[in-house]
This record gives sequence, C-alpha cells and structure tokens, in this order.
Amino acid sequence: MTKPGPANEPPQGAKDTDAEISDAERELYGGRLRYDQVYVQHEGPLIRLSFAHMAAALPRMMGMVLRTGRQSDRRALAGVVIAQLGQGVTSAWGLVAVNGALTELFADGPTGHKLRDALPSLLVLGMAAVAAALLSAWSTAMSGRLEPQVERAVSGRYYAAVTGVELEATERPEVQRQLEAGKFGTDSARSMLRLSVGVGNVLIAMIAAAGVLAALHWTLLPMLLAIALPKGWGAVRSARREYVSRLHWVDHRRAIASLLAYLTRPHAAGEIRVHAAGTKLLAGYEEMSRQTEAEQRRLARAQAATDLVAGAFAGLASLSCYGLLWWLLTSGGLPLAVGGTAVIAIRTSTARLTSLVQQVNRLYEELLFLTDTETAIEVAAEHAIPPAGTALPPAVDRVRVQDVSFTYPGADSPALKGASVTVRRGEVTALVGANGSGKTTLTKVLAGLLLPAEGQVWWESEDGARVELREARRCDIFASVGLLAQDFPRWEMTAAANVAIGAGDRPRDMGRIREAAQDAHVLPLIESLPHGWDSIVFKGYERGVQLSGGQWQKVGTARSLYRRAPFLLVDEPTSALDPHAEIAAFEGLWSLAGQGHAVVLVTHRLAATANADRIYVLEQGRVVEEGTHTELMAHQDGVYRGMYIAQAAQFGLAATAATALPAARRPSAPVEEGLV
Ligand SMILES: Nc1ncnc2c1ncn2[C@@H]1O[C@H](COP(=O)(O)OP(=O)(O)OP(=O)(O)O)[C@@H](O)[C@H]1O
Repeated sequence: MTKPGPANEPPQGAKDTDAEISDAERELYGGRLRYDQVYVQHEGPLIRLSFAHMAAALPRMMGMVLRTGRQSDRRALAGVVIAQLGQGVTSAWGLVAVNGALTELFADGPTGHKLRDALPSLLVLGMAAVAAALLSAWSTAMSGRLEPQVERAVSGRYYAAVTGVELEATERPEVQRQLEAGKFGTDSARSMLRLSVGVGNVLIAMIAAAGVLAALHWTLLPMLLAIALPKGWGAVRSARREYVSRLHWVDHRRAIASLLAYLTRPHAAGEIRVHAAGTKLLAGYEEMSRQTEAEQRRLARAQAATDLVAGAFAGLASLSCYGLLWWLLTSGGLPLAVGGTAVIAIRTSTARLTSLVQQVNRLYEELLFLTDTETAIEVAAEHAIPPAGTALPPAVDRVRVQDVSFTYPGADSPALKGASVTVRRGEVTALVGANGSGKTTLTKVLAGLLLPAEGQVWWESEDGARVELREARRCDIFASVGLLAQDFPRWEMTAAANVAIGAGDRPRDMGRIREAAQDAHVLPLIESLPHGWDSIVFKGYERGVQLSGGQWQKVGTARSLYRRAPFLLVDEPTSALDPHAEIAAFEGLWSLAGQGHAVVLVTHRLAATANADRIYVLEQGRVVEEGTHTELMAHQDGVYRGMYIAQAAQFGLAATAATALPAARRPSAPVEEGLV
C-alpha cells in the first residue's frame, strides 16, 4: 500500500484557507476533494505526536508489534531479541577491551612489551567484533523471517475487519474515513518491526556505552546526553512538521491522483481526445503539482532550518564536552587511556545517535499509521455484522418486508418510507418506479445488507416459522441470496474467476461455471476467446480481452446464477443488452422462478414486468401500487399504467399485454443448493 507522501502544510494551525485550494481544484471539484467535511480523524494522532504522547505510545505500539511477532513466529522473535541483547553485550565488552588495550599502550615501557601486554585485550576486541558480526547476521535472518509474517497478520486483521462492517456504517463519512485511513498502516507493522530492531540495536549499544562510560568516569555520561538532546529535538520537530503537512494536503494529493487516473482510463479515452478533456485535466494536474512542489520546497527549507539549529546546539554541546575532557586530562582527573576510550565511545555513540534519531523519526511516523489501522480495526469491530444470530428456519419460502423505513446516513429524506413487499419462491417479483424511488435500497434490505431503522423483514417458511432480519444469523441470509447489482464488480481476473467468485465460499466447479455461462448466454463467447476461460477480462494484461458492456452484463448474470441461491435479486440486469439478448435474459429469469427460485427483478423495462407474478410500484420510498400487470393496468390514473403507456407509446404501440416480452415457464423443481 502506498502511503500518501508528504505534501503541504498550511500556515501553522490553519486548516482550510482558500489560498491552499488551487484554481483547478475549485474548477473541477468546487474546492477540496474530500470524503467528508470534518477534519477530525487525524487530530488524535497529531496530538499524540507531542513528546509526552510519543513516549507513552511508543512502548505500547512496539509492544503490539512484538506481540504480533510472537503470535506470528515465536522462535524468530526470540532470535531477534536475543541477537539484539547479545550485540549490546558485545558492544560493552568491546569498549572494556579498548580501555584495557589503551591502558597497556599508554603505560610506561618499551613498545614491544606494551603491545604484548595489550594482546589479550586486543584478542577480546577481535572476539567481540566476530560475535557482533555473527549476532547481526542472525538478527537479519530472523527479522527477515518475521517481518512478512507480521505484515500479513496486521493486514489480515484489518481487511477481515473492514470487509465485515455493516454496509450502512460504511455509508457514514466518519466511519468510512477511519476505515480508509487504516489502509495506510497495514505495512507499518512490518516497517515498525524493522525499525524497532534498528532502534533496539542502537539503544542497547548506547546503554552499553553509557554504562561503560559511567563506570570509567561519572562526568562522561552527561556529556553524551548533552550531545544527544539537540539532535533528538530536531528529529521530533521534523517528524511533526511532515506529518501535519501530509494531513493537510491529503485531499489535494487525492485530487491529483484522481486526475491522473482519468487520463489513462479506457472508458474516458474517447472524451479525453475528442472533447479535449485531457487538455483540461493535464492543465489541472500541472497547476496542482506546482502547488505541491511549492509545499515540498517550503518543507525542505523548514527542515534545513531545523537541522541547522539542532546541528548548532549539538556542535556547541560537543565542543563543551571535548573542552571538559581536555580539562580533566590536563588536570589529572582522568587517565589518558580512559580519555581515549571516552573519545571513541562518544564518537561512535554520536554516529549511532544520528541513525537512532532517523529511525525513531520514521518509527513515530509508522506508529501514527499503525494507530490509524488499529483504530480502523476497532471501528470496524464496533460496526461489524454480528457473526451470531438465529438460524433461518429450514425451507424458507418467502421474505416479507413490513412497513420498512430506511434513511441513508447524511441524507435529508428517507429512501424507504413504510414500504411493504413480499417476495415468494417460485415467483418473479418486479420492483418498478422512477429513478430514486427506492428500488435498489429495497433489494439491499432484502439481501440483508441494510438494516431498516423501522419495520421488520421476516424470513418465513411455509409452516409459519420465521426469523426477523436483525435477529437472523446474517451469513445464513447471505448464503440464501444471489445478487446482480446495477454496478456489479468487474474483477480484473480471468473469465472463470469472474463467474466462480459468485460463490467465493465454495471450491470452483468448472462444470457449473459452464452451465451458468450457458444460461447467461455467454458460454460461446468465452469459449471462443484465444485463452478461453483463462482469458483475463481486462485489456492491458497478458491474455487480456476487452468485453463490451452487454457481454459484461452476461458475465455478471452468469456469476449470480453460479451461486444457485434460492433468492435472486437482479437490478437492471438487461440495461446493456441488445433486444434479442434481453428477451433471452428475461426468459432465463422466468425459467429460474419456474425452478423454485424467488426472482426479484428491478427494471425500467415494463414490457418484462408485464409477466411478473407480482409488481410493486415505488414512489419516493413508498409502495404506491401492487398487483399483477392486469390489475395495475386497470387503475385508470395509476402510476404503473402511466409509465407503461408512456413506454409503449415510444414504439407506437397500444398498451396491451401483447406488447409484453415473452415469459418462459418450466415445471417447478426444487432449488439444488442453498440453505433454505
Ligand atoms: N449510498 C447512498 N447514500 C445516500 N443516499 C443514497 C444512497 N443510495 C441511494 N440514495 C438515495 O436514496 C434514494 C433511493 O435510491 P435508490 O438507489 O434506492 O433508487 P432506485 O429506485 O433504485 O433508483 P434508480 O432507478 O435510479 O436505480 C435516492 O434519493 C438516492 O439519492
């Protein structure tokens, strides 16, 4: 997952000044391209970026990563920890050996004797170096084994959590934004583990050096700290600035990415060229990118200033420390060998400090992203579809929607207002009505995807047993439903996968895939492709092919048929089909009803609904008419009759049942599969 890179920062504290919005954004998006209006999501992490919060959060998050590591591969984690501690010990051991060797070398006497006396310490120094190299290699091997497992564990938790969230919750901007933000931290656990190893390594080595220095002379420890503090301050300040900038410019970057995506999207290719839409988008991209570049320049300048200040203070501290060391040596307060060891320790520690600061800097950043992921997982859990519930009665034969109302989060008016419909197996139930009248929303309620705020949805069997949607075990409902949504997903996968994914919880059955494709009238097309079922139904890949809108609709139909669920909900299944294909598709639906399926058909093609067993007419979320075609046509001023006559008139036909599409019926047969 690519994280939103650093972009801009408005003047400190400002959030939405007009100056930040480019003319292009204003023209194309009417301002910022935002998922919601509330800039709350990152306020928490921003506050946590203060020193106190960082200190408090870091051990917790490292603990979390280590816990995940332990759950993923206990042995590898133990290996990493032991290797790190071992390196700290070897580092201290090395310094003690250096001090020993220097003591011998600075002693009085002939050089040959001094070298001989220093030999044991030099040998220990060599052994410490070999041990450090071995431990470092071991640590690399173990963390390399652990990192991908930790990433998989966190990503798995995140994606499992977000895909189990109630659909209604995902419509709420604040939930959606939190879930979305979590995406950027899925690889942070891996990075944090790597950085934690690096930080741990340096910290342990520094603690070892500090211990040895303190043992040699107490003044050496404050010297080390005096050099460390300014550098730490600079790093933390830089991290905070970058993060604030990224947060404030995330919408801007999203707008740029959206523009660029359009430029290469095949379905926009025509208008990009003919309407000069490409010229407009490219000009917008240029302008918005320049703005981003200006922000990056500003950040770089601010960063350089911080580095200068931090460097100046660290330099001053170093100067004072070496001055103090000089004075101690000349006044006889410190033996020359200890002075030498101190210089080596301070120099190596300062070098390590820079890398420590850099790694801690990045660790904080990853921590914030990981916090977002953890928050997303918590939010997802709060809004999760309950895994438990009452099992559906055996042989459910109808779904009864009773006085149901539903309002989308943030919407001014309800999409459904006291709607009641009954969907029976063995029948085709048509939902008709003007655009926005609530048909799709009603199918989502029937599918168990949306829980109505008022009213009940009963899943009933013939013998009177019934379970209400809220109490039902939702996976039972999902297992009973096949969907063909208006905007069904077009997976960038093989043709076979595009059908088989209709029953993702079952092993692939090529025989049934072919059958479903045959029933959806797409089998000859797929089998005539150069790579047949292995063709990727997207251009731009090897074995890739481009399907037309109508061909895609047939693939979508095949997918919903492959599921073999007793309740089939199809929303505008023929909108892209040619007249013959449309007739064949409707015949297929009627034949499914004849086999015992409940078919819920949402369509504006009233010629097809004329043969439905029951038609519900929706208007502004209410069911305003209900009955068979003949019954509804008998209402002189009826909504259905009005729509039907208008459609028939387009063909210059009188509105009679003869204008209806043919409906095929086969003898009833039990549905082969399904829970009910
Ligand atoms: N995700 C959503 N968030 C907010 N409002 C929505 C959402 N989806 C639909 N609506 C609103 O709910 C109402 C009913 O929409 P729905 O999609 O159910 O209508 P429809 O009858 O299927 O329309 P169409 O014939 O155009 O497909 C409309 O006013 C629509 O704007």
